[in-house]
Amino acid sequence: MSGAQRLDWVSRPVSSLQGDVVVPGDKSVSHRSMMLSAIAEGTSHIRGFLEGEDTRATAAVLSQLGVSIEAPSAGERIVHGVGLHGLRGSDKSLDCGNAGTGMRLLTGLLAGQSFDSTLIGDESLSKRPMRRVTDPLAKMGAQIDSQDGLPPLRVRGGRALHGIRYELPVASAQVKSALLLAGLYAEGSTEVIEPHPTRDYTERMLAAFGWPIVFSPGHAKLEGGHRLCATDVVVPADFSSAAFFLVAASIVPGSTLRLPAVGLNPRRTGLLEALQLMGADIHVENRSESGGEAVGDLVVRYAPLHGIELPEALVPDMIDEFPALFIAAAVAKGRTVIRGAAELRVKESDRIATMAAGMRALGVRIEETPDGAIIDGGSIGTGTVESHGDHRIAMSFAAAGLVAEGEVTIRDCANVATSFPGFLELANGCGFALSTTG
Ligand SMILES: O=C(O)C1=C[C@@H](OP(=O)(O)O)[C@@H](O)[C@H](O)C1
Ligand SMILES: C=C(OP(=O)(O)O)C(=O)O
Repeated sequence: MSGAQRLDWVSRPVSSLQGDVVVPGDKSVSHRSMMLSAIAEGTSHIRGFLEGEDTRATAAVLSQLGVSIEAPSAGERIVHGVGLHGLRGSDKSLDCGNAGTGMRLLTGLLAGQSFDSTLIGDESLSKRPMRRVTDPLAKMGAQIDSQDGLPPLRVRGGRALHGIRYELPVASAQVKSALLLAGLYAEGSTEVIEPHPTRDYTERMLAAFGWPIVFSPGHAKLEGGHRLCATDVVVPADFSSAAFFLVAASIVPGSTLRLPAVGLNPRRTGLLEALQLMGADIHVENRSESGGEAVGDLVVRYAPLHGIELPEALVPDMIDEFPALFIAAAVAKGRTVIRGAAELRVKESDRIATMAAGMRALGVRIEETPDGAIIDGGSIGTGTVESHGDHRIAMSFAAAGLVAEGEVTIRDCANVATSFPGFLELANGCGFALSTTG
């Protein structure tokens, strides 16, 4: 995967950002659309599929398991579903690349198959905790072997699964989704209760594919023994990718950007609220619905930001947007306090530590806490930061460079292709001064 190849970026200060920025398809929706189409009966047409390494890895795993997938054009997939019991085992390992979502959801899906599978990932994914899915799946009757709860995961087939009622210890859409996917193959009902509601794409998409499911924020319940019927999926633009541009235009004086047709599922838009609390000028135009999801154009104009105490209730709704928020806080007047975000420590990198180290290297005053950070806004200096191969860290520091005192060099940016292929070109198209080195 891209992590093997070293790529550094240099981001330079600019005078303003202008224009329309069309960000690629949503990563969460793309993973799920591929998985459900694969085990549905009939042919599903996916439009807006994210051409990122994470979601392509999921598609590659499913073709390895015998699903025929056509890619007539970029962002388009025609998936010939094999039905709930039509996947075929593979002798080779199934490579999820950098994708926590891919590995955790596929673990749930594969726990109900008749064959054994081995799921592997890249260096970063191989360090991410999997007991959060393997423990509850074991309660459902699955057998998944690993060393110390880390990938590779050996998922044993031929187990009779039974439904459980599970209260998630940590808010996680990935864990919830893994259990619901295993629940398709289980006898009886599978019920998931979350401490805070998380993104509900799995629930909504299961319903769209015709599986009876009851769900409300923080709760989902389904029974095994039904069938999925192929359907067409339109993937909205990814709010998490839009996030870098929301922050960038908010901090560069004189900027105005329009981000058309971005997915606005309320479980994803916490950053919008957080930035508005900080004084950002962002509004939504042309609200509509696409593929059952709320979408709208985001219009963002520069506005002076001030620090806030981030309401903890927003954390799950912006779990991937913290690196971007940290940059907004570094520029804002006064102090920003972030709490209740310990999950950031087990993402593609430890995002609290990685952001704190990078911001300190640029002269920003930041204190790390176990579950967040305290950031005293002011100016951003010049220097070199390590992204630790974490796509969201790399793109966040690219935004920081726009208002830095000089150049910001960002090391190890190849993994941006996991979630946002074409970021560099899109960013430069609206006024970033971002170049590659090496
Ligand atoms: O379900 C999903 O698609 C995702 C859930 C979140 O992870 P957690 O479930 O670990 O919070 C998020 O960080 C990830 O990028 C995508
Ligand atoms: C955490 C992320 O993804 P994943 O868990 O799928 O690797 C992310 O995209 O920020």
